[in-house]
This record gives sequence, structure tokens and C-alpha cells, in this order.
Amino acid sequence: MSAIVATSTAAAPGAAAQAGIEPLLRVEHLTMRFGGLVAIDDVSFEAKPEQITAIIGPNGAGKTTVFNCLTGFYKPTVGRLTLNAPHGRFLLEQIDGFRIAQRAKVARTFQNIRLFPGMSVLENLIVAQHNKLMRASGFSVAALIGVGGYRRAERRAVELARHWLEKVQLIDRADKPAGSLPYGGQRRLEIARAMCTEPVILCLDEPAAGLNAHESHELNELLLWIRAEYKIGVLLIEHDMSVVMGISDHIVVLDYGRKIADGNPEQIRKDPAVIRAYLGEAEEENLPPEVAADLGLKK
Ligand SMILES: Nc1ncnc2c1ncn2[C@@H]1O[C@H](COP(=O)(O)OP(=O)(O)OP(=O)(O)O)[C@@H](O)[C@H]1O
Repeated sequence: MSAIVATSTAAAPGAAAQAGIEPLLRVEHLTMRFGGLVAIDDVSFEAKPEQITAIIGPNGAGKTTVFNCLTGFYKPTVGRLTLNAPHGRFLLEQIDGFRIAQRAKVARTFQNIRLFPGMSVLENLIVAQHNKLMRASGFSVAALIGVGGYRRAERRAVELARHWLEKVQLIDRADKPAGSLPYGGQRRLEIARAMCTEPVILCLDEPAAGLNAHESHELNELLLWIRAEYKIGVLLIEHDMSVVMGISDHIVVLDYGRKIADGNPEQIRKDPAVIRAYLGEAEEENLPPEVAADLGLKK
């Protein structure tokens, strides 16, 4: 990923520059109930454009449920989810779930990798551009007979896919089945697939899960580079504190479905409620060492 390193260090716009800027995403009073279970309880937060906003919290805190509400997998029980995209303002909770990716340009990856394992690496990125290609075909047989507009759209789709395969260092594996990639490669391919939809906000659900330290470092570089180069917002759910503390501009902490803290990494590190949430009733010794170190509890 060394090609990425050279351009990855550009900082996000500073706090002063960001002050007064309309948030890219505004979540207001989000509540999600499953029968008697309140998975998300009146959560509000904002994500600024060109920033990496992490959503962290212990297992079952409600992080993935927030993503599922934002991306249309769940219809929130209560709440307003406003996306102020360059191409318009969208109330996500009012859009049919299956239209959110295309209309509002919200892209996501999944905690459990969801690629098409039997399709080639390149084909996985072409499929991600299906909507664009269908529009170019005029929803007709144009795709079958390969008329001009469709041909051009198809060429552009392949170019974009190859561009992203180079960025995530998978271009040499373009023709191999996606399922044959090592785990880290599949994670990078998922990010490339999301980016092929040209999102305004990229939601990543535990992208570092299962990665070794070197791969996590490369992931950090990739995400910083995406933020700097494409000027999109990134929402990140992650348990790996080296990733969260290393690249986040802003962190929202959930516990039992409620927001317990909201601030920059320095503020979150010192927040007693966050430390308590991770410690629970247990002793400090029970905290995973990397979490303790990042929260400043242990050297
Ligand atoms: N479809 C569903 N039906 C019933 N309960 C659900 C559903 N989805 C999530 N939950 C519950 O909502 C709560 C929050 O789950 P969620 O997956 O959002 O947590 P999380 O913070 O992402 O956890 P983890 O870090 O373990 O992935 C959990 O108690 C979970 O069991």
C-alpha cells in the first residue's frame, strides 16, 4: 500500500475550519426497538464532511443497528436521519431502504464479509455499478446488443473497477475468484466495491476485524487516503482501538443503546464514562491490553 502512503497524511479540515460547517450526516433522536428490546435509545450525533467519525462501544451496544438504520436495512422506530449531500438533502428514514444506496449515495461494508465469492474480483466491482449500467442500457436490450451509450458506460465501469483494484493492491488478482483472496484482501475488496458506487458517505462495519497489525496499519492508510482524496465522510464501527484512535476525527461512544460520550480521540480517551463502559464491573486487568493502552490506562 506504499503508493497510498505518500498522499495519506493530509489532515482533515481543522476544528476551526469545520465549525459552522453543516454536518454531512445528522442523526436526531434515533430509537430502534425490537419488540421489548431497545437496541438504540434516543441517540443523536453528527458526522462532518471530510471527517472520519467512529462509532464505538462494547458488544451489543447498538453500533451495527445504527448502520442498519442509516443504510435502510431497518426502518427506525423513531428518529430523523438527515444526509446533506452535495447532490441534495435526504431524509434517510423516509426513503425506501433499497433506494438509499443509489439515491443518497450511502455505501457500506459488512461485519461479516459479503462478497460474491464465486465471481472474479473484477466482477464484484462491476456488479457494484449495476445501477449505473442499467440506466445506461435504458432498461432495454441495449446491454445485450451493446449499443453506444451502454458500451461507454461499461468501459467506464471497468476503468473505475481497475482504478480501485490498483488502489487496494488487488489488480494482480482481478481475474481470480473473490473467495480465493486472503481475508485482508477480501476486506479491501469490500471497501473498493463500496467506493465503486461513488458514495458521499462510506459506512465501514469493523473493517479491521481479523486483520493482523500490518494489515490494520495499511487499512489506516487506505482510509486516510480515501478521506483526503475523495473528500467524503467516513463512518467507522471498529473494536480495534489502534485504528479508531489513530485515524478518527470524531468518536461517538454507545453503551446499551445510549450515547455516553461524543468528542475527539483525546476527549474520549479520558472520559470516565467510556472507561467505565469498557471496564464494566470487572477489574482493569480484564480490559484487553490494546484497549487499555489506547484509553491511557496501561502502558
Ligand atoms: N434484528 C434484530 N432483532 C432483534 N434484536 C436485534 C436485531 N438486531 C440487533 N438486535 C439486538 O440489538 C442489540 C444491539 O445489537 P448491535 O448488533 O447493533 O450491537 P453492536 O454494538 O453492533 O454489537 P457488536 O459489537 O457485537 O457487533 C443487541 O442486543 C442485538 O441482539
